[in-house]
Amino acid sequence: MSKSTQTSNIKVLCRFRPLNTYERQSSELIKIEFKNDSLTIFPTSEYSNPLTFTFDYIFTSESTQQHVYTQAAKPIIEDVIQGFNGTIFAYGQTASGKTHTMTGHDIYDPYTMGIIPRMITTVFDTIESADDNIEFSLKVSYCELYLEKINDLIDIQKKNLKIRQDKTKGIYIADLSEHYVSSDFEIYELLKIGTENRQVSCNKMNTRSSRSHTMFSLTITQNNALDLSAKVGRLYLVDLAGSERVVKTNAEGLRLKELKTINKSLNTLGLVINQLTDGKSSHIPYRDSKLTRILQDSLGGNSKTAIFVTCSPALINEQETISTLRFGYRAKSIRNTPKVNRELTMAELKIKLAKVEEELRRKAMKINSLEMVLNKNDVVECEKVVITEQTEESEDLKITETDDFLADLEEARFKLSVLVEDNFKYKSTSKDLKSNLTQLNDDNLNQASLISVLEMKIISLESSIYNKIELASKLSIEKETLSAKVEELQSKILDLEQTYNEKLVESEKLDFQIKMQYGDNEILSESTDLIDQLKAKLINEQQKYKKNQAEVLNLQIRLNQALQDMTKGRQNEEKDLLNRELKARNDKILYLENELESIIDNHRGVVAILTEDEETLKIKIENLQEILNDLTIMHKQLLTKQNSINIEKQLNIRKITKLNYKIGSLENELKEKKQELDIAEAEANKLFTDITSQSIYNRIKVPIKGGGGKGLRSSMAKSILPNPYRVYASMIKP
Ligand SMILES: Nc1ncnc2c1ncn2[C@@H]1O[C@H](COP(=O)(O)OP(=O)(O)OP(=O)(O)O)[C@@H](O)[C@H]1O
Repeated sequence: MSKSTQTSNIKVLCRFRPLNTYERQSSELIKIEFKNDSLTIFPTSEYSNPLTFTFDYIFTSESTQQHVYTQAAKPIIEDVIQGFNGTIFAYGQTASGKTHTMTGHDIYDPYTMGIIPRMITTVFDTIESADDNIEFSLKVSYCELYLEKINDLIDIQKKNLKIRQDKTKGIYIADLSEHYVSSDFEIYELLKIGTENRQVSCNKMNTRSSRSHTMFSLTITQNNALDLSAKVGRLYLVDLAGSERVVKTNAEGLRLKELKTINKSLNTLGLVINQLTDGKSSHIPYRDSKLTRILQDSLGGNSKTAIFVTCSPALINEQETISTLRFGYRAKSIRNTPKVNRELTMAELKIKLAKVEEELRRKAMKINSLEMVLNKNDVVECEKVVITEQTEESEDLKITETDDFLADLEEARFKLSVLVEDNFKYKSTSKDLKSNLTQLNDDNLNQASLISVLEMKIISLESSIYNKIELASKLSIEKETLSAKVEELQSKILDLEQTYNEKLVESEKLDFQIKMQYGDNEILSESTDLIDQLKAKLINEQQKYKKNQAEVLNLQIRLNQALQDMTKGRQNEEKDLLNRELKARNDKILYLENELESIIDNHRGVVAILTEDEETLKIKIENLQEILNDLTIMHKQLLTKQNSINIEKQLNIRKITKLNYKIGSLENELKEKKQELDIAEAEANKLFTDITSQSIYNRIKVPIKGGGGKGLRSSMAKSILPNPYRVYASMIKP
């Protein structure tokens, strides 16, 4: 490592942009006088005196991008190629032209491209013209500081990264992805990806206002194949978010939070610069914000630094422009101690070690001879010792040099051991990774078999569910049939009940008729009595008839006798009279006989009706009762069956719900497993991609040999197509 402790001032470049459309409509120009490296502002306030500021260079609104680059940025990249750390950052009000200066409107447009793409071109131009014994390797990283969180802009999965400090690396961002590149085209692509991923928003002054500070870094390592020396230059390109006055913006919510965070970090940057330049402060508050912590080496540390202060020329932004100029003016006096990051190669160390060993051998011999002189106490030899003492001073000087060298050697040895240790660690990490990969593969297989088992389970569950559903549908059909039957039976019962009721009504009617005809049973018994009476009367009448017959017979006999006794005339009269009397009596008998017969018939009919209807009704009622009983039993059975069906249905529903739940949980499990598998696969793929891609493109050094001015660059650029980052970009974009 070089022991050079030369200090140099930070370079401050001031750049004014032209008025933008909004300013042209609403504002005049600030009154400024430009004179070489200084400018004088005549503030509008009548009490303010003219303010003069001097910078390393002032770019007016007419300055081209190429001019800005050649004048201000090119020297820095040239230093970086020499092995220095270099930083360029842009500070200024929002929309003052920071991004325009750093990146430019279009990185592929030779007129509008900013200093970053131009620096990259210079690097590759240098490589092309470098000695072909020099081997270059380039790596790139790109991150942003948004709301006090550091996020990777290329590998956007990497968020909230931590700042670390290391003896050899200095301040760095842990876990930030670093991409080895072999052509300017690859760097442009990474730059493009990162720029697209940057946090921007629209404000009154800028439609794409950066809401984060970004840091693009390029590390250039060179190994000389001849003398085996090596040097490392690191370039940091920082595009700060623009300061904005809260009152001017009316910002709220997230925009206000962003604004406050940006202003806070820029204030800390101002404070750090103040304390670095006031010559009094012993403590510099780098740790007060992540921005100042990241920039620690660039401000007052090991770096060649240039700051662009970008300004608006519009009168409406006068205050902001003055405060930006004050910031730049103060920063101008910061002193850095840049040194070449050069490491001794093994060959150099070996040569130096041989020299030291030779030196030691020589010194040992001298000590021996001195000891011998002292032992002999020889005057002549003592004189020689005096001479030797005189030469010792120069020897001491040599020893001091040697001590320095030994310290260097010790440091180098230490570094070598660290490197060996690191190498060992990397090897074991790679071994771990490999075993992890195998483990992951095994896990994948296990997961796959688990998934197939789960799938089988799901299939069997699905079929059992299907069976259950079929059973449920069968049961529901059966239930419907049974319900129809029950309904049918119920309607039959109703019909029977109706018939029964009708019969009842009929029977009642009949009863009533009977009652009406014969009164009630008493009437019936009365009629029987009447019949008996009639019978008796009939018998009586029969008896009377018999008596009459006997009387008639007797009269006939008497008549015959009278006839025999009387004369013919008298006998006929008496005969006619007797005949008429006989006829009347015969008619009466016939009438009585008819009446008797009809009474008897009626009686028989009533008795028949009564006996017949009563029995039929009884039978019918009994039948109905039986049917009713049967139906009630059947109804009860049906109800029980329906209940059991309902219970079964409930059970089935519960079972189905359980099954659904089980299926759901199985599906979830499956999903989780699939997700796990996906993650595992993604990890495995990532690991695989990392391993393979590292080996091909971006994680392992891609040595680029110096072209020796042979103009190999165009063919080299062609050889990298198709570009892996196009694929990578499409993979990582959200
Ligand atoms: N020197 C210039 N010449 C021409 N146009 C410019 C110049 N500087 C800036 N602009 C234009 O002004 C607009 C704002 O510029 P830019 O985005 O670079 O501002 P910024 O300082 O980065 O803003 P913010 O802090 O809000 O991100 C852009 O459209 C840009 O092209």
